[in-house]
Amino acid sequence: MTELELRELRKTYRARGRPPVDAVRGIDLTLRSGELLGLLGPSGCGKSTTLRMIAGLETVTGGDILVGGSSVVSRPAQQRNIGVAFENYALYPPLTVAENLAFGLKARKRADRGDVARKVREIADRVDLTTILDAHPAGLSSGQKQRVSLARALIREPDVLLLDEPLSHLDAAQRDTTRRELKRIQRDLGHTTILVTHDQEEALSLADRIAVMKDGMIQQLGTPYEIYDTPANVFVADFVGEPAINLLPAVTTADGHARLSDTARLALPVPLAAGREVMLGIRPEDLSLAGEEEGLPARVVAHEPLLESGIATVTLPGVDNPLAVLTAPEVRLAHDDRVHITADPGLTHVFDAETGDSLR
Ligand SMILES: Nc1ncnc2c1ncn2[C@@H]1O[C@H](COP(=O)(O)OP(=O)(O)OP(=O)(O)O)[C@@H](O)[C@H]1O
Repeated sequence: MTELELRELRKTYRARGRPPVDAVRGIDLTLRSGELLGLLGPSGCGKSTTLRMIAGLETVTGGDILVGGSSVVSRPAQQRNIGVAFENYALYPPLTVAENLAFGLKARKRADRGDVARKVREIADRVDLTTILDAHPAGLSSGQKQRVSLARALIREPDVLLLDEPLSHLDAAQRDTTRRELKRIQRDLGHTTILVTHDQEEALSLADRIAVMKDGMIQQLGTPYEIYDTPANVFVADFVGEPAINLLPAVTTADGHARLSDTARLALPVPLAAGREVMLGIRPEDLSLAGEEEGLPARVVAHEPLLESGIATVTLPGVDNPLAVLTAPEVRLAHDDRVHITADPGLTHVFDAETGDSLR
């Protein structure tokens, strides 16, 4: 069980004739021993670069990486004792599953044959590979390849485990099963783990804490609930949540409201000085259909009735952005229907229009 710490970690890619790329711009992060941290962000935000620097597959431009309190930046990858399960599996096609697993151990040190065989059996049992130990990678399903890749990372008994988009090549059914297995294995073995993903569902369901990244920087670090319930800025609010949060430009009024248009106003969650330009964020599940007296008049553009709930798209008079509203399963709406909607001020987010930072 080991703590992992990143201090002011930076990476600038420099290639002759091309402008430098600041892929990672000063990351500070401490993982508690046994913690599973999800590194979540859109393509190009620097997730893989961070992972590769920790693994020792990429040099660092600045900062430090500490495993169990000791700096590892000057050590080559083989001497870091960090297990990586890659997105593309990186298995050796001519070798069987058992040989792929053993390869990791043998490459590391001259291991005793009996010892290697025992370790292969142990890990195969843990990760449910016993029946396919003699198969070759080409004959395996994506889920099985994923488990072999994970087992190969685990067999070295690493101090830190790095998982690169572990579920991205799996279909929906396999993803659910593998996600549960991954969580169980990580809990049982207690590895300090970073899981890199662009899939919010994967991060929200697996991680103890999530670091949301954008442009090489961490935007917010917190538990899945903190990230979802109190997003630090517009980017995090918009990136996490499905269907996405409704974002509405507004101007604050003297009586504690935000004006969306000449006729549409919503109560603010916090007192703010009048005349301030803000961005309101309201999740579709925090909007509801209401009676005529209480709500804002709206017009239905479309309604998707789903099994457990529906999603109505509505417009408010004078407001450009359409709003998504989660509806109860029994609700039936048609294009052009007139409805009224309300928002609970306690669940409304308010951000500075210019910086995007939360004002709560
Ligand atoms: N070897 C490289 N040389 C130059 N630029 C690179 C190199 N590798 C990555 N980059 C750039 O660094 C930035 C971060 O890339 P990185 O792959 O770390 O992001 P990512 O969040 O993992 O994205 P993805 O999910 O698409 O892999 C991007 O702008 C990318 O184009």
